[in-house]
Amino acid sequence: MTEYVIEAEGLTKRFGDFTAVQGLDMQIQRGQVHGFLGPNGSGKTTAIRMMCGLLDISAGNVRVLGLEIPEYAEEVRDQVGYMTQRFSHYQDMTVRENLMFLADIRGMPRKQRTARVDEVLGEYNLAQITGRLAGDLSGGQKRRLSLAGAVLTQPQLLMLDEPTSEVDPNTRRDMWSRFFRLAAEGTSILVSTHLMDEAERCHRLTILNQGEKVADGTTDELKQRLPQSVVNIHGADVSGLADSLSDDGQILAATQSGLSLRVLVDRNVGDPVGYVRSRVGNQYQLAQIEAAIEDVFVAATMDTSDA
Ligand SMILES: Nc1ncnc2c1ncn2[C@@H]1O[C@H](COP(=O)(O)OP(=O)(O)OP(=O)(O)O)[C@@H](O)[C@H]1O
Repeated sequence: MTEYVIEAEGLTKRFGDFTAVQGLDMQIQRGQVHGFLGPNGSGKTTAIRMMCGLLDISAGNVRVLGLEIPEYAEEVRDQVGYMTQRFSHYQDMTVRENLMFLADIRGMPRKQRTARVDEVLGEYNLAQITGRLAGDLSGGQKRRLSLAGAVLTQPQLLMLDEPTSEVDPNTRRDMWSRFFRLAAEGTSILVSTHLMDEAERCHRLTILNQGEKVADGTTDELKQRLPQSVVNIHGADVSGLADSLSDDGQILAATQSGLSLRVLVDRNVGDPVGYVRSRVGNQYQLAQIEAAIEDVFVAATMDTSDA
């Protein structure tokens, strides 16, 4: 068995003149939860669809579970559990019917189907609504059904495209516990997210910006490599400061959170707190704080808009 469940080199996707993913190198280790981050339109879904064997590759190579795409795209599609960003189940079939149908087309032996479907219905908190039409489910219930569908055949590799969008905080926490349980049992998971607390929990992260990889590594590595120091400004009225600080060549970003402002100051500045103090005056409390993945994300994806 290979150590990596996904090995992509120079993975590229062009739609006409537009390049959605450019030269992506990416490796995902077996048994890890690997987070995929990037602003809207940065190419995460496009990359996932190529790695699932669902979208033609314009250039580059990708091996999934040791299988080269496109030669073995069909085998990859059969072996990977893919949870799409958009709901892809049949709206006019019930929750149970959808899962039974999926078990059938996934080639699950008839004898196992009912037991396995019952199992995932229970695990994903769908047992109370097995007879409800998929089209009538709430957003969070649809996400749970999609996730149940992705894990139905117990694939070695899951690719989850924003699995927790629209789910409530308890379900979200529950889903992440499941991801880690699955990973501990040997399942590898690529999961895209816009939520920084989810990103913080991943074993490794890859960050895309405008189709290109701009950072990857463990969360600790990414924080250590951040080319800025983080200074927290606390005070009654920090809202007006963000704009006035943004015209500074040494300050990359200033982001407000409640009564605080997180300021990213170039590492070359020897005394970042003193530097920010010189810009804002004495009426605020200032402290240098540890970098968070949110800071890494902001620094890696500055000056970008939806492509
Ligand atoms: N079939 C297509 N034809 C043309 N452009 C496309 C097509 N599919 C995706 N794109 C474009 O490729 C870019 C990347 O889209 P993609 O959905 O991969 O981004 P994403 O990172 O998943 O975004 P989000 O976080 O909003 O889900 C976008 O600009 C999108 O409009």
